[in-house]
Formats: sequence, structure tokens, C-alpha cells
Amino acid sequence: MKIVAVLYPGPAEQHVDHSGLDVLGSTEGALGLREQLESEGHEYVVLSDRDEALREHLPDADVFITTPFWPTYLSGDDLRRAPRLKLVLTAGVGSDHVDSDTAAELGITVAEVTGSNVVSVAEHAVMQLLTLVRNYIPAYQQVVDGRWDIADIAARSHDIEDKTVGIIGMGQIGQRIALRLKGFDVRMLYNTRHRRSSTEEAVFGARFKHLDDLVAQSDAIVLSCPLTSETKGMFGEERLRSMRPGAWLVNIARGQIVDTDALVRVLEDGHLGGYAGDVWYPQPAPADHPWRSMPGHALTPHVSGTSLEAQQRYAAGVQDSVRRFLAGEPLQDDYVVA
Ligand SMILES: NC(=O)C1=CN([C@@H]2O[C@H](COP(=O)(O)OP(=O)(O)OC[C@H]3O[C@@H](n4cnc5c(N)ncnc54)[C@H](O)[C@@H]3O)[C@@H](O)[C@H]2O)C=CC1
Repeated sequence: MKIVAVLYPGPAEQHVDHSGLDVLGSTEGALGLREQLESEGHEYVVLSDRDEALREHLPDADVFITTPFWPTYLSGDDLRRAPRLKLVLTAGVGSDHVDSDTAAELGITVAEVTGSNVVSVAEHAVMQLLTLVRNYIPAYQQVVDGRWDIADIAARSHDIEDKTVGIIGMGQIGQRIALRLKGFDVRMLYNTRHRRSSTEEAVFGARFKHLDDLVAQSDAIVLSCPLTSETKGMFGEERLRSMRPGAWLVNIARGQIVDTDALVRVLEDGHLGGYAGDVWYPQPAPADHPWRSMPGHALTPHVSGTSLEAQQRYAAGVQDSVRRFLAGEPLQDDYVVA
């Protein structure tokens, strides 16, 4: 079998991390699959060049592994050019980079590693929220710049206590965000496709709201829903402007849920207090892209589900799926997307 993995390049510099955990999500770590596959006589191609992967290796691949952190977009046409392809695996969660309708039509299984990096993302979401609310990045920049202007930082710094936080998408990640936020004494609202039971609501400490009400009533909103045709562009200009003036938006889901150009406008004219998370722009962003000049109180970066612990979990999930596939066993049920 030919198994192809497209992963992000290994670290430019070697870091000493005392945990002893490897960067399994990179081309160097190769998801810990190399030994197993090569000892069994399979061909395992690992590369970071996405164009090369699609052009040279997809056409005769049996299994194609991608990761949302370095997404290789697989269109219907790409999938049709791969007659041997049986399985597309996502090392992580969120397979919106794969045309899953066409995959289903062609009998190709699309699977991910459900739950693998949810702790990493939930912790990151809370951090991003606090980073915005406390105006942390400009304060850090002051230290780096050797300045000491407390009023400049204090003028945008708030307590999160007593604020209303709305969570959109109360799944594996949203629930963990809610549980972590409980300790901050916030009022929590949520919206999700299927309302949770009253017992679950009590455990999460969150009240269900219609989307428009949640948006209008929240001081901060966290997006933790998948990118689907329904959520794509969900936060266009009108919805962004229906957020409270000065509100913060954290998007740990996908950049395309928010209209980037509209977001630039609401940040530039000060309607929103700040944005943290994924943004949808050409990579790397051109030098004159508005993001490149956004101040730190308005925009904080996004690399959320990538902790070393998360990488061990999604690598283990990919290893399990590949092993099952090669043994002709069904994949774990809740991993299968299409
Ligand atoms: N930033 C990162 O590193 C990562 C981001 N993600 C993103 O987070 C998303 C959520 O991940 P999980 O919580 O593990 O998935 P999940 O499937 O457990 O939960 C998703 C939740 O979103 C809700 N939802 C779906 N459509 C909705 C809509 N139109 N409006 C409101 N709620 C809606 C669902 O009802 C479900 O409760 C993934 O699909 C992925 O895009 C996931 C992992 C890592």
C-alpha cells in the first residue's frame, strides 16, 4: 500500500522540551508511523509540499493523511484523480478541507481523530479570551520595547468576572471551554444545533440562547462550531455589527466562519474590542494585508490544537486507523466523517 502524509515542516531550530514528547505532527515526527509501515513493506511518503503531494503522490495513493494545521485542500477533482484512494485521514479534528460529498460518492472514507486535541483547543480559547480582555499582548510589547506606560495598557484592560460569554458550538471543545470558564464567575450563554439537557446545562453553567440573542447579549463570543455550508460566513458585517460595542470575538474553529474583510472594518473602526483566532487569508499573508498592521489589542494569533500532548493523541488515533484499515477492520465509529 502507498500511504502519503502531508504535514507541516519540522522545527527550524531544535528545542529542548523536558517532557520528552516529540513533535509527531511534523514531517520529522511523521505521526510515529514510519517504523510500523516500513517494517510491513508499505511505502510511506511524508512531505510538506502540498502541490507536490497532490501532483506526484495522490494519483497512486491508497491512504492520504492531512492535518488541519497545514491543510491540503482535496477538491472533488483531486479525489477523482486518485483511483486507488480508499481512506483520507485527518490528523486532528475538522475535515472541512476535504470535499466529503464527493468522497462519499466515490466510496472513499474520510475520518479524523475525534476528541484528540480538544483540551489543547479549550485551554487555548480561554487563554485567547483572557489575552484580549486583559490587553495582554500590548503589555508584553511594552516590556519588549522598554516602555512603562501603565495607563496606556489599563485603558483597555478589563476583568472577565461578571461578563457575559457566549459559546457557539457546544460540542467536545465548547463544553470544555465552558467548564474551564466556570471558575472565572462569568455569565455563560450557548448556542448549538441540539440543545443540551438541563442536567448538562447545569454542569456547564450555560444557558441556551437563540443565535441572535446570544450575539446581542454577549460581551465576548467564542466560536467552536465546525465550518459547514451553514456556518461559512456566519459572522458577516451585519452580525459583527450586532455584537455589543467593544465586544471580543474568539474563533478557535475556522477562519471562513467570519468574513475577513468585514472583520477588518469592525476592528479598524473600533466596533469590536478585539479578535483572536483563525483568519482566512492567502498564506503567507501579503505584506500589505491589513492583518500585518493590526495592533495587538485587536488581533492575537491562532495555533490552538497543537500542544505536544495533543499531537501524541492524534498520532495515536491515526496509527490506530491506519492499522485497522490495513487489517481490513472497521475504523472507530466516531472518527468517520464521510
Ligand atoms: N483550532 C484548532 O486547532 C482546532 C479547531 N477545531 C475546530 O473546532 C470544531 C469543533 O470541534 P469539536 O468541538 O471537537 O466538534 P464537535 O463535533 O464535538 O462539536 C461541534 C458542535 O458545533 C455544533 N454546531 C454545528 N453546527 C452549528 C451551527 N450552525 N450553529 C451552532 N452550533 C453548531 C454542533 O451541534 C456540535 O455541538 C471542529 O469542527 C474544527 O473546525 C477542532 C480541533 C482543533
